Amino acid sequence: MPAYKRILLKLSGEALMGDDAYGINRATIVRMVREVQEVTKLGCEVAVVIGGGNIFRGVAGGSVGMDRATADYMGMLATVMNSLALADTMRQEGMTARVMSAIAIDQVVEPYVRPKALQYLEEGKVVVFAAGTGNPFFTTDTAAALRGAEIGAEVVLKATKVDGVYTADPKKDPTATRYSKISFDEAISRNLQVLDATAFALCRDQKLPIKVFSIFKEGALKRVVMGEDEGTLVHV
Ligand SMILES: Nc1ncnc2c1ncn2[C@@H]1O[C@H](COP(=O)(O)OP(=O)(O)O)[C@@H](O)[C@H]1O
Ligand SMILES: O=c1ccn([C@@H]2O[C@H](COP(=O)(O)OP(=O)(O)O)[C@@H](O)[C@H]2O)c(=O)[nH]1
Repeated sequence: MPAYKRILLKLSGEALMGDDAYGINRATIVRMVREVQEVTKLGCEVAVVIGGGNIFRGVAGGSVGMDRATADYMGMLATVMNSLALADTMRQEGMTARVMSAIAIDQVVEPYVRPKALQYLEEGKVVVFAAGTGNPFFTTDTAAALRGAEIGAEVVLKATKVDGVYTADPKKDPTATRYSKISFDEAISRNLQVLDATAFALCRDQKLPIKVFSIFKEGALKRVVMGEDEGTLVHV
Protein backbone atom coordinates (compact mmCIF):
# COMPACT_ATOMS: atom_id res chain seq x y z
CA MET A 1 0.00 0.00 0.00
CA PRO A 2 1.38 3.43 -0.93
CA ALA A 3 1.81 5.89 1.95
CA TYR A 4 0.12 8.63 -0.09
CA LYS A 5 -3.07 8.75 -2.15
CA ARG A 6 -2.10 11.88 -4.10
CA ILE A 7 1.34 13.37 -4.64
CA LEU A 8 2.84 16.41 -6.31
CA LEU A 9 6.13 15.41 -7.88
CA LYS A 10 8.63 18.14 -8.75
CA LEU A 11 11.18 16.97 -11.30
CA SER A 12 14.39 18.90 -11.76
CA GLY A 13 14.60 20.38 -15.24
CA GLU A 14 18.35 20.39 -15.08
CA ALA A 15 18.48 16.66 -14.36
CA LEU A 16 16.70 16.00 -17.68
CA MET A 17 19.96 16.79 -19.47
CA GLY A 18 21.48 13.56 -18.21
CA ASP A 19 25.10 13.67 -19.34
CA ASP A 20 24.33 16.01 -22.23
CA ALA A 21 25.30 19.69 -22.21
CA TYR A 22 21.70 20.92 -22.48
CA GLY A 23 18.25 19.78 -23.60
CA ILE A 24 16.46 16.53 -22.98
CA ASN A 25 18.35 13.26 -22.69
CA ARG A 26 16.21 10.47 -24.10
CA ALA A 27 17.31 7.72 -21.75
CA THR A 28 16.89 10.00 -18.74
CA ILE A 29 13.33 11.08 -19.56
CA VAL A 30 12.28 7.48 -20.29
CA ARG A 31 13.72 6.34 -16.98
CA MET A 32 11.92 9.12 -15.08
CA VAL A 33 8.63 8.26 -16.79
CA ARG A 34 8.95 4.56 -15.93
CA GLU A 35 9.50 5.45 -12.30
CA VAL A 36 6.35 7.58 -12.33
CA GLN A 37 4.49 4.75 -14.02
CA GLU A 38 5.49 2.39 -11.23
CA VAL A 39 3.88 4.58 -8.59
CA THR A 40 0.71 5.14 -10.61
CA LYS A 41 0.42 1.35 -10.75
CA LEU A 42 0.46 1.33 -6.96
CA GLY A 43 -2.74 3.37 -7.14
CA CYS A 44 -1.18 6.71 -6.31
CA GLU A 45 -2.53 9.83 -8.07
CA VAL A 46 0.33 11.81 -9.54
CA ALA A 47 0.65 15.45 -10.54
CA VAL A 48 3.98 16.67 -11.90
CA VAL A 49 5.74 20.00 -12.06
CA ILE A 50 8.90 20.00 -14.13
CA GLY A 51 11.59 22.69 -14.16
CA GLY A 52 13.25 24.29 -17.15
CA GLY A 53 16.88 24.69 -16.16
CA ASN A 54 18.04 22.26 -18.88
CA ILE A 55 16.77 24.65 -21.54
CA PHE A 56 16.80 28.02 -19.87
CA ARG A 57 17.52 29.45 -16.46
CA GLY A 58 16.17 32.95 -16.03
CA VAL A 59 18.52 34.00 -13.30
CA ALA A 60 21.83 32.91 -14.81
CA GLY A 61 24.08 32.40 -17.84
CA GLY A 62 22.74 33.57 -21.15
CA SER A 63 20.30 35.93 -19.50
CA VAL A 64 22.99 38.29 -18.17
CA GLY A 65 21.86 41.84 -18.83
CA MET A 66 18.35 40.74 -19.76
CA ASP A 67 15.27 42.15 -18.16
CA ARG A 68 14.56 39.70 -15.32
CA ALA A 69 10.86 39.29 -16.03
CA THR A 70 11.52 38.60 -19.73
CA ALA A 71 14.16 36.01 -18.82
CA ASP A 72 11.72 34.41 -16.39
CA TYR A 73 9.02 34.15 -19.07
CA MET A 74 11.58 32.37 -21.24
CA GLY A 75 12.22 30.03 -18.32
CA MET A 76 8.50 29.33 -18.01
CA LEU A 77 8.27 28.55 -21.73
CA ALA A 78 11.17 26.12 -21.26
CA THR A 79 9.06 24.27 -18.66
CA VAL A 80 6.27 24.02 -21.25
CA MET A 81 8.67 22.27 -23.64
CA ASN A 82 9.78 19.87 -20.93
CA SER A 83 6.17 19.22 -19.94
CA LEU A 84 5.22 18.37 -23.53
CA ALA A 85 8.23 16.05 -23.81
CA LEU A 86 7.33 14.39 -20.53
CA ALA A 87 3.67 13.88 -21.41
CA ASP A 88 4.57 12.52 -24.83
CA THR A 89 7.04 10.08 -23.31
CA MET A 90 4.30 9.00 -20.92
CA ARG A 91 2.00 8.39 -23.87
CA GLN A 92 4.66 6.25 -25.54
CA GLU A 93 4.97 4.24 -22.36
CA GLY A 94 1.22 3.60 -22.33
CA MET A 95 0.20 6.14 -19.71
CA THR A 96 -2.41 8.89 -20.02
CA ALA A 97 -1.10 12.35 -19.24
CA ARG A 98 -2.53 15.85 -19.56
CA VAL A 99 -0.52 19.04 -19.70
CA MET A 100 -2.04 22.21 -18.22
CA SER A 101 -0.30 25.54 -18.60
CA ALA A 102 -0.29 28.51 -16.22
CA ILE A 103 0.28 30.75 -19.27
CA ALA A 104 -2.33 30.83 -22.05
CA ILE A 105 -0.96 29.09 -25.15
CA ASP A 106 -4.20 27.44 -26.10
CA GLN A 107 -3.07 26.10 -29.47
CA VAL A 108 -0.37 24.11 -27.73
CA VAL A 109 -1.68 23.01 -24.32
CA GLU A 110 -4.86 23.42 -22.37
CA PRO A 111 -4.95 26.10 -19.70
CA TYR A 112 -4.73 25.27 -16.01
CA VAL A 113 -8.24 24.92 -14.64
CA ARG A 114 -8.26 23.54 -11.12
CA PRO A 115 -11.52 21.51 -11.21
CA LYS A 116 -10.41 19.91 -14.46
CA ALA A 117 -7.05 19.01 -12.99
CA LEU A 118 -8.84 17.39 -10.03
CA GLN A 119 -11.07 15.46 -12.41
CA TYR A 120 -8.09 14.14 -14.37
CA LEU A 121 -6.40 13.01 -11.18
CA GLU A 122 -9.54 11.21 -10.02
CA GLU A 123 -9.62 9.46 -13.40
CA GLY A 124 -6.08 8.22 -12.81
CA LYS A 125 -4.48 10.46 -15.41
CA VAL A 126 -1.12 12.07 -14.71
CA VAL A 127 -1.39 15.86 -14.78
CA VAL A 128 1.68 17.85 -15.77
CA PHE A 129 1.56 21.48 -14.67
CA ALA A 130 3.50 23.61 -17.15
CA ALA A 131 4.75 27.22 -17.07
CA GLY A 132 5.39 27.26 -13.35
CA THR A 133 3.17 29.66 -11.45
CA GLY A 134 2.74 31.80 -14.57
CA ASN A 135 4.54 34.65 -12.83
CA PRO A 136 8.11 35.91 -13.09
CA PHE A 137 10.26 36.10 -9.95
CA PHE A 138 9.07 32.64 -8.90
CA THR A 139 10.47 29.15 -9.41
CA THR A 140 9.06 25.79 -10.28
CA ASP A 141 9.60 24.79 -6.65
CA THR A 142 7.07 27.45 -5.71
CA ALA A 143 4.79 26.20 -8.49
CA ALA A 144 5.06 22.72 -6.98
CA ALA A 145 4.14 24.02 -3.54
CA LEU A 146 1.24 26.07 -4.94
CA ARG A 147 -0.25 23.34 -7.12
CA GLY A 148 0.40 20.78 -4.42
CA ALA A 149 -1.68 22.83 -1.99
CA GLU A 150 -4.39 23.48 -4.60
CA ILE A 151 -4.93 19.84 -5.49
CA GLY A 152 -4.78 18.67 -1.89
CA ALA A 153 -1.63 16.59 -2.36
CA GLU A 154 -0.47 14.94 0.84
CA VAL A 155 3.17 15.66 0.09
CA VAL A 156 5.42 17.51 -2.33
CA LEU A 157 8.16 15.23 -3.59
CA LYS A 158 11.20 17.08 -4.83
CA ALA A 159 13.29 14.81 -7.06
CA THR A 160 16.57 16.63 -7.43
CA LYS A 161 20.32 16.31 -7.93
CA VAL A 162 21.09 15.67 -4.26
CA ASP A 163 19.70 12.81 -2.17
CA GLY A 164 18.27 14.98 0.58
CA VAL A 165 18.68 18.06 2.72
CA TYR A 166 22.17 18.47 4.15
CA THR A 167 23.61 20.55 6.96
CA ALA A 168 25.23 22.63 4.19
CA ASP A 169 25.34 22.51 0.39
CA PRO A 170 26.97 19.09 -0.20
CA LYS A 171 28.35 20.27 -3.55
CA LYS A 172 30.39 22.89 -1.73
CA ASP A 173 30.99 21.32 1.67
CA PRO A 174 32.06 17.64 1.57
CA THR A 175 31.71 17.33 5.35
CA ALA A 176 27.96 18.13 5.20
CA THR A 177 25.68 15.41 6.54
CA ARG A 178 22.16 14.51 5.50
CA TYR A 179 19.07 14.88 7.67
CA SER A 180 16.56 12.07 7.51
CA LYS A 181 14.00 14.61 8.65
CA ILE A 182 13.95 18.25 9.61
CA SER A 183 11.24 20.73 10.58
CA PHE A 184 10.36 23.71 8.40
CA ASP A 185 11.37 26.09 11.15
CA GLU A 186 14.77 24.52 11.54
CA ALA A 187 15.40 24.37 7.78
CA ILE A 188 14.47 28.04 7.45
CA SER A 189 16.46 29.19 10.49
CA ARG A 190 19.53 27.28 9.27
CA ASN A 191 19.05 28.87 5.85
CA LEU A 192 19.26 25.51 4.03
CA GLN A 193 18.96 26.20 0.32
CA VAL A 194 17.46 23.09 -1.25
CA LEU A 195 14.14 24.78 -1.85
CA ASP A 196 13.58 28.47 -2.31
CA ALA A 197 12.18 30.45 0.59
CA THR A 198 8.82 31.13 -1.07
CA ALA A 199 8.15 27.43 -1.63
CA PHE A 200 9.24 26.63 1.91
CA ALA A 201 7.00 29.29 3.42
CA LEU A 202 3.97 28.21 1.41
CA CYS A 203 4.35 24.55 2.36
CA ARG A 204 4.88 25.44 6.00
CA ASP A 205 1.77 27.63 6.11
CA GLN A 206 -0.30 24.94 4.41
CA LYS A 207 1.20 22.16 6.55
CA LEU A 208 2.25 20.39 3.38
CA PRO A 209 5.31 18.22 3.99
CA ILE A 210 8.14 18.05 1.47
CA LYS A 211 10.31 15.07 0.73
CA VAL A 212 13.64 15.73 -0.97
CA PHE A 213 15.32 12.79 -2.69
CA SER A 214 17.64 11.93 -5.57
CA ILE A 215 16.31 11.90 -9.10
CA PHE A 216 19.31 9.77 -10.12
CA LYS A 217 18.81 6.94 -7.66
CA GLU A 218 16.85 4.13 -9.23
CA GLY A 219 13.69 3.12 -7.40
CA ALA A 220 13.91 6.07 -4.99
CA LEU A 221 10.50 7.48 -6.00
CA LYS A 222 8.79 4.18 -5.35
CA ARG A 223 10.50 3.82 -1.97
CA VAL A 224 9.39 7.33 -1.03
CA VAL A 225 5.81 6.60 -2.06
CA MET A 226 5.87 3.35 -0.09
CA GLY A 227 6.88 5.36 2.97
CA GLU A 228 10.31 3.79 3.20
CA ASP A 229 13.38 5.56 4.52
CA GLU A 230 14.70 7.58 1.57
CA GLY A 231 15.84 11.19 1.25
CA THR A 232 14.82 13.89 3.72
CA LEU A 233 11.36 14.70 5.03
CA VAL A 234 10.73 18.36 5.79
CA HIS A 235 7.82 18.37 8.22
CA VAL A 236 5.69 20.83 10.15
N1 LIG B 1 21.55 22.27 2.67
C1 LIG B 1 21.49 21.74 1.45
N2 LIG B 1 21.17 20.43 1.31
C2 LIG B 1 21.08 19.87 0.07
N3 LIG B 1 21.30 20.55 -1.08
C3 LIG B 1 21.62 21.87 -1.01
C4 LIG B 1 21.73 22.52 0.26
N4 LIG B 1 22.05 23.82 0.03
C5 LIG B 1 22.13 23.98 -1.30
N5 LIG B 1 21.89 22.82 -1.95
C6 LIG B 1 21.92 22.66 -3.43
O1 LIG B 1 20.57 22.69 -3.90
C7 LIG B 1 20.55 22.05 -5.18
C8 LIG B 1 19.15 21.53 -5.51
O2 LIG B 1 18.27 22.59 -5.70
P1 LIG B 1 17.83 23.24 -7.11
O3 LIG B 1 18.92 24.05 -7.70
O4 LIG B 1 16.54 23.89 -6.82
O5 LIG B 1 17.66 21.96 -8.06
P2 LIG B 1 16.48 21.56 -9.08
O6 LIG B 1 15.43 22.64 -9.08
O7 LIG B 1 17.17 21.38 -10.40
O8 LIG B 1 15.96 20.26 -8.54
C9 LIG B 1 21.53 20.90 -5.03
O9 LIG B 1 22.18 20.60 -6.24
C10 LIG B 1 22.51 21.36 -3.94
O10 LIG B 1 23.80 21.57 -4.47
O1 LIG C 1 6.67 30.28 -11.55
C1 LIG C 1 7.73 30.31 -12.21
C2 LIG C 1 8.48 29.15 -12.53
C3 LIG C 1 9.63 29.27 -13.28
N1 LIG C 1 10.08 30.50 -13.71
C4 LIG C 1 11.29 30.63 -14.55
O2 LIG C 1 11.60 29.38 -15.13
C5 LIG C 1 12.95 28.98 -14.86
C6 LIG C 1 13.07 27.47 -14.82
O3 LIG C 1 12.54 26.92 -13.64
P1 LIG C 1 13.48 26.32 -12.47
O4 LIG C 1 14.76 27.08 -12.41
O5 LIG C 1 12.67 26.30 -11.24
O6 LIG C 1 13.74 24.85 -12.97
P2 LIG C 1 14.76 23.70 -12.47
O7 LIG C 1 15.60 24.26 -11.34
O8 LIG C 1 13.95 22.55 -11.97
O9 LIG C 1 15.54 23.30 -13.67
C7 LIG C 1 13.29 29.72 -13.59
O10 LIG C 1 14.68 29.92 -13.46
C8 LIG C 1 12.55 31.04 -13.79
O11 LIG C 1 13.29 31.90 -14.62
C9 LIG C 1 9.35 31.65 -13.36
O12 LIG C 1 9.75 32.74 -13.70
N2 LIG C 1 8.20 31.52 -12.64
